[in-house]
Amino acid sequence: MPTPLPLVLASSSRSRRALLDRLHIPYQCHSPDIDETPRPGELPRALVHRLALSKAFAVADLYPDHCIIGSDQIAVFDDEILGKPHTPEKARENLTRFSGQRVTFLTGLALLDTRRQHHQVHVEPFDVVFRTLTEDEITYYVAKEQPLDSAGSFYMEGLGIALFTSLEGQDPNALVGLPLIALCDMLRQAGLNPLARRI
Ligand SMILES: Nc1nc2c(ncn2[C@@H]2O[C@H](COP(=O)(O)OP(=O)(O)OP(=O)(O)O)[C@@H](O)[C@H]2O)c(=O)[nH]1
Repeated sequence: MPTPLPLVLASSSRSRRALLDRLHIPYQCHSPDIDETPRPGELPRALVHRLALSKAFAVADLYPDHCIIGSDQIAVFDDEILGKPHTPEKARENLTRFSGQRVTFLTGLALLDTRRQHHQVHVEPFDVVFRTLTEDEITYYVAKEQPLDSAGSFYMEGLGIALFTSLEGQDPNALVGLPLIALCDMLRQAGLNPLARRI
């Protein structure tokens, strides 16, 4: 079995760091500085696939013999691609649109092995069904939790849970920002089994 390579998380997301910490594998963090603008006519799955891989490649030159994780997440609603709200007004607008609706979140995940020049990519959908929300509830929630750096304008692991009728998908961690079940599979294929003793 080849020697497992050191791990890098190409992300500035504190939520992704918290998720990766759960695997108890040592890693370094390096924020990728890429342009996340969708290309003209780019389909949602193709966008998150491309951006997850682009984030990993963005730091590849700095880590020649490593496994690098990149990820990107968008919300898809009414055939529109939605990213982070960045402002309370936009967060309230998003949640008003989501009220009573089903919203699909796509999370792209890439694992780049820069020694073997090999990469794995996975796109994981996760659906959120929202309650019918009142304007007061939306205003209260956005002021209380300020979910401005989350693609969905909520924090599922926080008070955001009060917004939902149901959550539907393979791995709720994908909604927070990393599909950990799929990541563990990728890591095992790269020789980094989270359940194996490390020297
Ligand atoms: N804590 C939390 N974060 C969420 C949730 N939903 C989405 N996010 C975060 O929303 C962000 C989606 O934006 P991205 O463009 O994929 O990632 P980013 O935050 O720019 O970070 P990079 O990995 O550096 O690109 C990620 O940081 C996710 O972790 C949630 O329910 N809870």
